[in-house]
Amino acid sequence: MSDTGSLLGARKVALSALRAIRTRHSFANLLLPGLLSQAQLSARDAAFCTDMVYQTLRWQGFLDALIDALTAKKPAKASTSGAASVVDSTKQARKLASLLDADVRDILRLGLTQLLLLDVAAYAVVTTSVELARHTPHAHRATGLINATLRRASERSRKEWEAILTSRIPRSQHDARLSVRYSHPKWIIRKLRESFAATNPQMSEEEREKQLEEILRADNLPAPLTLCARPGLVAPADLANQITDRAPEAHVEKGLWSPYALRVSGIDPGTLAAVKNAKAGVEDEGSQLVALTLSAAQSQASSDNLWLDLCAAPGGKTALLGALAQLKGATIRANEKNPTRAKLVAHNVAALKDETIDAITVLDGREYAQAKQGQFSRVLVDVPCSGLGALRRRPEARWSKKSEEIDELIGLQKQLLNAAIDATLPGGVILYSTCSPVVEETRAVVDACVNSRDDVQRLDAAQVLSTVVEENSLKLAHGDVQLFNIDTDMMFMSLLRKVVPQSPTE
Ligand SMILES: C[S@@+](CC[C@H](N)C(=O)[O-])C[C@H]1O[C@@H](n2cnc3c(N)ncnc32)[C@H](O)[C@@H]1O
Repeated sequence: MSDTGSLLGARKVALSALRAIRTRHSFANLLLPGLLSQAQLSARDAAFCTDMVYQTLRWQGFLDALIDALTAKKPAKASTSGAASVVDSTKQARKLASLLDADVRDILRLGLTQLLLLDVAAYAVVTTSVELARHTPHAHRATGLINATLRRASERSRKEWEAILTSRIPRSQHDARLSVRYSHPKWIIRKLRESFAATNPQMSEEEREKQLEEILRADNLPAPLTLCARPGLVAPADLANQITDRAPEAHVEKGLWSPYALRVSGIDPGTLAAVKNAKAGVEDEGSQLVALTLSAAQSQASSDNLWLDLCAAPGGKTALLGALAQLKGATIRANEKNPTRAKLVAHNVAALKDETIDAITVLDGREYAQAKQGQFSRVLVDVPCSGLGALRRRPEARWSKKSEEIDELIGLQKQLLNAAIDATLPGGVILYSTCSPVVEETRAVVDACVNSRDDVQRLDAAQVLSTVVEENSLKLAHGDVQLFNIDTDMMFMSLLRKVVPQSPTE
């Protein structure tokens, strides 16, 4: 694919990206563009570097299992001097641990990614990886280890290594096998399984396990690039023409469900006029369906002209909801706690008329709703969540997230949903959504709120969604919606209505 010299630059950038993500908890999608432009790589090298980083991060669990297997020493043979062999193996383990410091592991991960996932020729991978290792603190020892490990790894394909690694794990440890095969932490596999079972109780366990593997597999693929042609601002056909005018080789097709979605490839969407002036935006179809469902729900509020997006940034849903509000002559307010992120909302809604988006506030949604009780006919509360339904977009996220973080989020999610209900007019509708399928963050939050107050009822979100999707191939049941379709983020949505108080009969 590449010769060794010309692409060392791409590999150096990839290595420093991995180091920054590991040590400074940077996000790959935010970090890489800056590093790439600083390094002034060609478009081809930049694409190669991005592929290396994303694939290495996604496959880190598998790659580490392979590195551990390839660098493990056989236990020392039993000898007459048992004590000495223990000392030897402890020394060996220490030596190995020092060799395998974090930088060396990153170089090995990158090398294995090139060999097993990107089909780069072994000689190029070994030579450039050894070259990278020359700049590490233990270069003289690290280069030998890297050379030997990568040469051994190159003797088999990823599938063959996968079979070898999983065959060493007892069949009884099913999740440990899945964890290596699909490179996901075990706790995430368990959370996805729980949610899939709660969403598909009618399915056999065997079928559910099969589907779970499809979901895990899809997490390791790049997310499709989807645009939303915001209604009333640009028609999907006009947006498609803009794309093919700008990049005749680009591929454009209609979305699968949202009437405003276009799936595209072969173009940088940031170069399109419609995206620059916010008539269209990059938005996953699952997210589009959230805004469409809230707009299609029946509000029974005394008026339907003031809508709210309580946790709005970066504002993809605000923009679609705002465009739909504008078509109905309604006004939308957006609120976001984080001031930097609130600026992204302002950009996203720039094509709406001033009277449609009358305010973007920067407040804690819980306090905002306190001050604005019972004012809005439609409220979207798209809460901060673990994001386990969008792992494709944040390749490092599966390793940096901890299950304890979910426990911390649940309290905030309940408070924000309660605040959203408080802010709603009697008869108005509330849509609670997450890009996480985790039961504790989704159904359980809504259950707790609905059970703790008598002024709200659950509606059939699936039924409302079925009225807006292009063709009902989403296999929707009834009630809350949990998307598990591998073509969208795994959005959850629950639709509620604020009850109209009964007037006293006497
Ligand atoms: C899932 S994101 C929203 C995504 C957005 N709806 C979109 O589609 O572009 C959740 C947002 O809630 C914000 N947030 C976190 N805590 C908040 C709070 N207490 N009040 C309001 N917003 C909050 C986060 O900063 C984040 O921008």
